[in-house]
Amino acid sequence: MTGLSLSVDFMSQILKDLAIQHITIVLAFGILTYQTVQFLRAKTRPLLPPGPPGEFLLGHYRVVPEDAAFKKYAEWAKQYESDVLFFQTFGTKWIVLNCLESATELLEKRGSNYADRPRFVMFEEMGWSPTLTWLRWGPKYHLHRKVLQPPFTKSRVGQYQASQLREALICCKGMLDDPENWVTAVRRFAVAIVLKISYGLDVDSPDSQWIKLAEESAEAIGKSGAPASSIMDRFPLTRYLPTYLPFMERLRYARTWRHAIEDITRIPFEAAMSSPTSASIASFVHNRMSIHTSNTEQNLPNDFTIEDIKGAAATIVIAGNDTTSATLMLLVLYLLKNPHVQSKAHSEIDNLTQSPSSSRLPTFSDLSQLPYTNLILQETYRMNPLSPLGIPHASLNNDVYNGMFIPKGTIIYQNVWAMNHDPAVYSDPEQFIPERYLPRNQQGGRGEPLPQGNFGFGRRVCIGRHLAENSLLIVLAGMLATMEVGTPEGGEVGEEWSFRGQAIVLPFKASFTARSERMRQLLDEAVDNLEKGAADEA
Ligand code: HEM
Repeated sequence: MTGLSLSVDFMSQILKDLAIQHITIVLAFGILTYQTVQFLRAKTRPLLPPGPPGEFLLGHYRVVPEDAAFKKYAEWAKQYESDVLFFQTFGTKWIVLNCLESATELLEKRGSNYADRPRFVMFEEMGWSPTLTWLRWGPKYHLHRKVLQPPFTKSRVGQYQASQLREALICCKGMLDDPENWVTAVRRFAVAIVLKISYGLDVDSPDSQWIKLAEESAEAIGKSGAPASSIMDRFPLTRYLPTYLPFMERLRYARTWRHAIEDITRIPFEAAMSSPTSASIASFVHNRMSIHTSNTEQNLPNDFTIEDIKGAAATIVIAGNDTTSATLMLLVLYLLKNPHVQSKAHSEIDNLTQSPSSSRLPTFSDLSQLPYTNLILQETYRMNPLSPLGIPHASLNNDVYNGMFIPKGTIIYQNVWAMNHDPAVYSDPEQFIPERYLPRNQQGGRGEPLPQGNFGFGRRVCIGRHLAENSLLIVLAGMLATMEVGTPEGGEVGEEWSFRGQAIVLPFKASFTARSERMRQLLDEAVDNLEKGAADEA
């Protein structure tokens, strides 16, 4: 019996080895033919942007690091004295724009040519439904943008303020009540806002299943690498290779995490469908489903299918929760590390909310009178853009920029990190200095421009930027009014970063102390009242 199983193992190993050899030969032949055709074509066209040399057959596949690629691109931009850099591998071409000037010229002024996205093969493997963020330029994209953009315009995001204020207060109380698990309070805050908008669902406790679902999808996306940079994106046929091959780790990753994307698309949708909306504003899903049902009943066509509704609803939650919570974690980190900034911000908010006879919690109407607090948020964006290379666009036609040829179908990365850390624009770019944006004639002012590009460029610019800004400012104002953020007991913050794909700070330790008994009491009462109100509604 043992001998038989040994020989079966032996034969299957031989077959596996043969399969690997076979695949390798076919791949090498395909790549060689492709590279030869490319080489012959290249002789007759204008010059491509410069860049580091690629490797024989593989091009730049192994040249670009997976970790913190944005820093390497910034170095190359200096080395090759060009802010536009060119790379290619297996026929996929990409350029990286390392300064604001080229990003504005190409993605905004010539935006109609750069509004496409590459195909995200790895994300397809991760099981995404139709998602605005990844959709190629075309009718489906236009339909999704037309449906998703209007509720989030600057003039309309005000409709979500009550829910944002509520969640901001719950978040602040969560940080003070349970400082060890402050990250849960942050995640709860970010998830609760978009879950309500998208599905009309509430996050009712720190143990809510919705927080877990959101954490898993954030984990799946956050470490999946820069979008469109995996071997499957560069060479789509590799998605059919066995996952045990050593260079297929990103396919293994996609398959391992597929459940997280599928769950966050399916489970809240089903929950929303089984509970009628109780919100004063009907949720996105309830709204779209009622249009869908009414069309169906009247025998009218439905351009926006149920799959589209599911995909678009999940887009709001996925694109909107992780980005907001990751930025809030950065805000906590920068406040903790810059006590002088924090105390200046404390004074600013105290001027509004504290008087000798009374104290109160901040509200949305205070935000326009908190210029320094606003600059803290801007400086947080600048210090660490969450998508340091943006979400890639793609060109629809050939173009020439500053004498450099940009072929049709080129993927465009925007090195927002390099733009926001350019020492020619920002003095001491590694330092957290909110005053830098003030005019030179004001104390500490350096007259530097507000950061740009954190929410993307041109036609694909983030639809949720006003919503995100409101969420972040109201929770920041709440924190500043009620607590002091500091280093934890023992002084060990334990700060670590991940630069695979998104640039995020991983959970770290911090202390949260109420600034006064009075403010703590006000916060507790406000949250109690919210909970009573919710119980009465139910
Ligand atoms: C701090 C928070 C956020 C940051 C830093 C952020 C960043 C970005 C970036 C860099 C892009 C790519 C833009 C481009 O390709 O030029 C993007 C796109 C997008 N964002 Fe956000 N985002 C945030 C919050 C949100 C929120 C709250 C929502 C939900 C409403 C949202 C929904 C989207 C969608 C749907 C797209 C795709 C747009 C398209 O491809 O047409 N984002 N975001």
